[in-house]
Amino acid sequence: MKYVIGLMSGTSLDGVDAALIRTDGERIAEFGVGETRDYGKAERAVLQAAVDTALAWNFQGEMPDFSAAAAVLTASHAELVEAVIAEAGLTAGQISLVGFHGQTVLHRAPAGRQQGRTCQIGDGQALADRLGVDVVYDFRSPDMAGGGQGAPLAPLYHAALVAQGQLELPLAVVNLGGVANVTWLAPDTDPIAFDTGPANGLIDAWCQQRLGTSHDSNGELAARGKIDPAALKALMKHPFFAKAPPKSLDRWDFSLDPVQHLGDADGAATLTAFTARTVAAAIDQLGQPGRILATGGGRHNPVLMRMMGEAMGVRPEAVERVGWRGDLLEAEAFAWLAARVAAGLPTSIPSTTGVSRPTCGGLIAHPRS
Ligand SMILES: Nc1ncnc2c1ncn2[C@@H]1O[C@H](COP(=O)(O)OP(=O)(O)OP(=O)(O)O)[C@@H](O)[C@H]1O
Ligand SMILES: CC(=O)N[C@H]1[C@@H]2OC[C@@H](O2)[C@@H](O)[C@@H]1O[C@H](C)C(=O)O
Repeated sequence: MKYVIGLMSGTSLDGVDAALIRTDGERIAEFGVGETRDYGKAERAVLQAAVDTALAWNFQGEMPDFSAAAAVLTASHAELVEAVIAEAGLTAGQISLVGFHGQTVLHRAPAGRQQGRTCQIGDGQALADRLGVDVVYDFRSPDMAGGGQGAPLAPLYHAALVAQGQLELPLAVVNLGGVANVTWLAPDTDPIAFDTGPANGLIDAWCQQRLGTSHDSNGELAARGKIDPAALKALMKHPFFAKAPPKSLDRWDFSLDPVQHLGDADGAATLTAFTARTVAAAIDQLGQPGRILATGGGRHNPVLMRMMGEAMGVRPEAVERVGWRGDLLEAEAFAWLAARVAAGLPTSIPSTTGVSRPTCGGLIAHPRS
């Protein structure tokens, strides 16, 4: 069992999470120190500018130069890893691997026979050099090269946690980040996973646009509003929902246009209902779970959790109820996935991403002395 640190900077651009675990890429022997480092205003602006540049590029023509943003991102990740190592009372020499997801700035799912493309910025080699530790990065490209969606990748980690905890099946894990994704676990079948639609991404954009705040803290704005049925219907018309899984999303695939005519609170209520109903519709396609576990920042939003319960007929429970760490789960996942890459084990399978065969994804950067 090795000490591995996983790093995740999610689509919300709110910060980077790091988690230390001890694992062989199969079992998790220890859940160690976890830390979050929020991005400062300047860092967030640099990352948002990289996302805007990527959206304008859209994989057409020459790749823009993301090196300045990648350097900022890599430095913030390195600082956090150093803090985690110190807090754990370890030295860098005791860490076998770092799993470095990077920042997704653009994601285009496969369309028909056309392979998908995804872009995570971050400099794996520079991180390995600075830390003196092997770094696994670029987790999504091999899956896409094999015809997969490149996402979601946390589902095999969810399955490992559920197996290790001997939790009763069927069970669904819903990740409520910028985008929402579900992992469906039932007896005697492979895990099924896909993105279900926006989670907090549109709500965050709405709050930024209307109030200049980063998110709807505790759903307070949505709680004061009324769901607008016509706007909700318009949101649900997006062609993504008619597609069968496997499927994945870019954080910016949806627009606020259908709610622009609404007041602040009604817009927030409608967008929150949109997330709740699209998660519920996805789970409904899969079966009736005994339990729905919610992870990611959206589980802190009581209005979203209530609306999900109403839409699904089963109240979602925060993953803390089964002893998992909802703010660190994705970082832990990328630590575990890094250990799998080092061991040559699959990080995605056909039922989680649509990849043609179980695939081990990621590149390993060794420190240059
Ligand atoms: N107390 C809260 N009330 C309401 N929403 C919250 C609260 N805390 C966090 N959130 C929401 O959670 C979001 C962050 O969630 P998380 O860190 O899981 O996203 P991410 O990892 O960036 O996304 P992804 O999983 O899509 O990559 C915030 O942007 C905010 O919308
Ligand atoms: C391309 C990309 O970065 N996708 C993220 C995003 O955020 C949530 C959802 O969309 C999921 O598909 C994925 O992240 C998680 C960590 C995953 O791969 O499991």
